Amino acid sequence: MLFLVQMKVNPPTHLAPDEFARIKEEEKQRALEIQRQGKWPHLWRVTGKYSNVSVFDVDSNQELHDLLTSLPLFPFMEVSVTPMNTHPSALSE
Ligand SMILES: O=C(O)C[C@H]1C=CC(=O)O1
Repeated sequence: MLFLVQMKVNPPTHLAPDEFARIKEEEKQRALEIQRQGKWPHLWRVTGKYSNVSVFDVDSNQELHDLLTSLPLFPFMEVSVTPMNTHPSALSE
């Protein structure tokens, strides 16, 4: 199942900068792990914004929820999820 996921990061104001830097490094390692598992095939930075556009390839809504909530930055992100189907006019999936 493919999902378009958009994440907007709202950096916390109550954390010391080095603490937030540590969380961002943990986020990077977790993001790389999920990508290596083949569950996060696309991750793009939105130009000029602290947000991304991603595609997740998962087996269920629950798996997507579990992956997103496992991200260390999850408490500091607004996340939107759009389920996707194959388009009938698409040349390829
Ligand atoms: O920076 C972001 O877009 C938020 C998040 C998503 C992947 C990652 O490493 O951080």
